Amino acid sequence: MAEKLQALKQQVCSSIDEAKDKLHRLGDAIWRLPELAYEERQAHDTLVRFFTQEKGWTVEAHYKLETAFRATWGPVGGADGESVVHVGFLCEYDALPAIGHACGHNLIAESGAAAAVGLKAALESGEAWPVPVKVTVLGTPAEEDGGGKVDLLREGAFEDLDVVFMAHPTQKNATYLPAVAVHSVLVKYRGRTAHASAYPWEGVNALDAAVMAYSNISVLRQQLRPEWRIHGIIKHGGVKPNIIPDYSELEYYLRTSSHLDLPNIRAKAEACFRAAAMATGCEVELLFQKNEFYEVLRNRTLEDLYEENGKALGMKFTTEGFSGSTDFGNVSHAVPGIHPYFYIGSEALNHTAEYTAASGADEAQLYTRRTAKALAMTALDVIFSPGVLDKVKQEFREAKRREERNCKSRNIENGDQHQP
Ligand SMILES: NCCCC(=O)N[C@@H](CCCN)C(=O)O
Repeated sequence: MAEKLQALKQQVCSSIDEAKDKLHRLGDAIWRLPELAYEERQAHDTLVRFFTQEKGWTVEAHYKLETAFRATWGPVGGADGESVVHVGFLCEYDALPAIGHACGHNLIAESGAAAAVGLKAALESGEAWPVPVKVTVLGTPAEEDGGGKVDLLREGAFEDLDVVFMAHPTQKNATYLPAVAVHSVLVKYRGRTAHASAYPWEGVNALDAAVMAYSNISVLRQQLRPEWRIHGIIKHGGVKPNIIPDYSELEYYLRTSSHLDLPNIRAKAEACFRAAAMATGCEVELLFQKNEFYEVLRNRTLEDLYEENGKALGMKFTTEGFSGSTDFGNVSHAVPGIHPYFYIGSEALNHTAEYTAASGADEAQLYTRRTAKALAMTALDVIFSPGVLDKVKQEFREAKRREERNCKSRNIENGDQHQP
């Protein structure tokens, strides 16, 4: 069995390399037309067309969301009565305002598609295998803003998957980097205009409220846990210096190491926003994003297999680096999975114009294909190595039980303490 698995892994690699031109065209088409969260219509169409043109995939466009899709192959093979092993690969393809694909989501889409195509080709090339296998590619929009994976989870899109894989471009290869929970909020202040020189006392200043809110949050930071973050911008602060602003708007991201702490940081931030309204006489409206993102629930069994496969392909791994948030975190609390990071040939930092250039550069292609190979090889380990899938699921169950215990102890804690 070990020799067969090794042969299949080699087949994955050669299949992905054989497909390199069409995979490059796929990723490049997405990179050239950056689209924002929930507006990724061209990227959706490009990916749907790609899988429609590939033989054997059942493709569902506009899958539960306008710009989501699902492509499935199988179940194929295996003996009657054996339960299906269903692996999923996720594609992201939303860009950032003004700076395009500065987080390399075009390469997330390309690597997810490449891994799925490579796995299918390997399975089709070899002899029969012991268990029926199903491969699903899920196009999951709006990671940067809104959280398409959370919407898809709510709609049951992940229900019958055994494991999920995706990978995210950054400065180094890492099987895991701390991804924290996040919830975003839009804050709107409404006051009253007046001539700022002739009779300022008649105005109610919404910009003052925004500035006070910003300052309240800035001092709150001293009392936050070191791994928590609150950061934001003033999106609107007035139109003319001699018109007291009657409207201001801020957007904030609230981040905690566990999603169980989001209610705590939300309450602290809300107190800051409401205090600014009270002090200025403004009305305040708080609009929390419909989806909060969870921290990633790790699966070290999958991480270790991915690292072993990556090292066999020449990857060097780090444990240092990038700590943002991702809606993959919510997925990892529902299905065992990994969200590793990969080097793309550039030291540029994510969310910069330099990274936009790097994610569209030819040099990124070799690293993207290598990552896709490692993802598909890890899927083969899950399918063919006896006991691996059971170990993955056992670890997931234990992590969920720990989380339930944490949740109960926090509820007891919060019940006893005065809410902030
Ligand atoms: N997955 C790596 C981080 C990608 C990223 O930058 N995500 C955003 C998500 C913001 C959600 N409101 C982030 O700022 O962490």
